[in-house]
Amino acid sequence: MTRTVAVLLAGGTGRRMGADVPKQLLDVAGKPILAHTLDVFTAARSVDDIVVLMPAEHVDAARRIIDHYGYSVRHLGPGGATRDASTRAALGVLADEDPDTKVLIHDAVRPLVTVDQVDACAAILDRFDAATLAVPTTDTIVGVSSNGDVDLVTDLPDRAGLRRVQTPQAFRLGLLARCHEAAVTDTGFVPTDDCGVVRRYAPDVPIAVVAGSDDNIKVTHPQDVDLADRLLRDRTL
Ligand SMILES: Nc1ccn([C@@H]2O[C@H](COP(=O)(O)OP(=O)(O)OP(=O)(O)O)[C@@H](O)[C@H]2O)c(=O)n1
Ligand SMILES: C[C@](O)(CO)[C@H](O)COP(=O)(O)O
Repeated sequence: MTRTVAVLLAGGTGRRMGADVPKQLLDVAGKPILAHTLDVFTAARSVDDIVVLMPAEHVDAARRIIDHYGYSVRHLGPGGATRDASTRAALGVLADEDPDTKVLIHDAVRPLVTVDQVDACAAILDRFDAATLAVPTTDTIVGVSSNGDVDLVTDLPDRAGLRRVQTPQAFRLGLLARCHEAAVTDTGFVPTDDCGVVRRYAPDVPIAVVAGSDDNIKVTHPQDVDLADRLLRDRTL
């Protein structure tokens, strides 16, 4: 039976949040954001193992959270200096696994992901080797280019064909590892997500879209904390 490993990327420092600790450690709706996210992945029937990456100096804090709530975590360790380096740290942990293993890469600071979304991302890998959660955009999106002190609109893509990408992103382990291995020496390439890495190094591999939700916010800026608090208090797993 193919196993499914969830990778919770929590290796960031939360520069945009500007808090004293990385935002994944902030208490929101009664417990740390990391704990809310672990609740979801612990409840998801499709998930066999959980891997958590933290900034090296905050691994102990995450260990205390995991022990306090009694989560079963296969590996907790340091991530990397960038998001993609943290993904690669996880891939190092999984180096001896079957290449068919399903890997769900998730921003630990998206605590409002649902169990059904996690399970749907794992399930779609029975039909595709790569997938991402995404939502339609209700705003019009434009392309711009800089014209000195002001940006000018240069492109108006049809928004029916656009999606806002969320996580989890789901991949067969062999595919993801191969693409990240190629990306590591590509110094000019700064990926913002793992789908970007796969798209660049395996452009022929279709990436399926799984329906996300507007509630699945990435807690990024200080104003996101109140919204996350409200949404987390209202949710049932
Ligand atoms: N070196 C890094 C950088 C980011 N992440 C994780 O990737 C997700 C991306 O969210 P983001 O908002 O970019 O997190 P930060 O990098 O912490 O935020 P900022 O960019 O504001 O510093 C987060 O769960 C974050 O912890 C990671 O695992 N390792
Ligand atoms: C992975 C991601 O959450 C998809 O929307 C996003 O690209 C992360 O961006 P960030 O700037 O690293 O927060």
